[in-house]
Amino acid sequence: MVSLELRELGASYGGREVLSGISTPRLEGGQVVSLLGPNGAGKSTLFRRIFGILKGAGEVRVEGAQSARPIAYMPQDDGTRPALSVYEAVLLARMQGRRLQVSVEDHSEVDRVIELLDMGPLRGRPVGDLSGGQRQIVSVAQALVQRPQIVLMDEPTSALDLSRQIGLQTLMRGLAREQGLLVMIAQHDLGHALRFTDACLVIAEGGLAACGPTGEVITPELLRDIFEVEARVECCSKGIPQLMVDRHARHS
Ligand SMILES: Nc1ncnc2c1ncn2[C@@H]1O[C@H](COP(=O)(O)OP(=O)(O)OP(=O)(O)O)[C@@H](O)[C@H]1O
Repeated sequence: MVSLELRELGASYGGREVLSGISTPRLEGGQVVSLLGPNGAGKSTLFRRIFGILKGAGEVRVEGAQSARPIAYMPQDDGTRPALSVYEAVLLARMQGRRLQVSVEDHSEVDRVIELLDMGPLRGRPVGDLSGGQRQIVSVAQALVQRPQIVLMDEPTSALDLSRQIGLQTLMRGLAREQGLLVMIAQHDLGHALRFTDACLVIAEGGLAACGPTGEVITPELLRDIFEVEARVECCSKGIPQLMVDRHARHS
């Protein structure tokens, strides 16, 4: 089983330190981990640092990797060329880091992911013609087609309708359970975090403010101190944890 551990991780932009001293326990495959924190806290920066496109202090320790590229990263803003068709965009993501000789397996992997994400009707459409939500699903496909063991998803449901938000969160949890993937999702929806993710990391003021099982970490105190809302978690009649927000912590 794959695992990821962060040791004293730091990151800077042009000499300005954004993150420092981020250490985690070993995060095992088979689970979904939320990355939470206010705007500008450093969630995307932490993903860039883990993925290796941003250098900095500390160590990203991956164990149990079965390939040279076990991590896939779905950024918040995808840089896909708009003229490519959806099929081509997903195929190109599949070919990352390899010479451009497309195999039968590459094509069937693209077909598999397109079917998995219900993207059949989009496959021939230019990426530039798609809606924001449709483009976001293409980005998910571009990450999954790489068959990663660890997938870092930066706000993957922010542009999706409610049905697709729930569908994608459910799908990712299923993939984690069935295939031993470690899924990390940066998100602002704490309700989704509570409902769908096993553990969470909370980033604030350039460091790790909390880390542990999501239901234990998201307390009224944390919601007030980090997210500036008076709120609590209650289970509904179906036993699903729900975030109940009473009011803003400062503006009444
Ligand atoms: N390319 C960059 N160059 C310089 N500073 C950057 C760059 N990208 C991000 N920052 C800064 O780093 C800090 C963390 O930004 P980051 O995008 O990681 O936050 P975030 O938690 O993902 O925010 P959000 O929830 O708004 O997406 C912010 O102060 C931001 O202004």
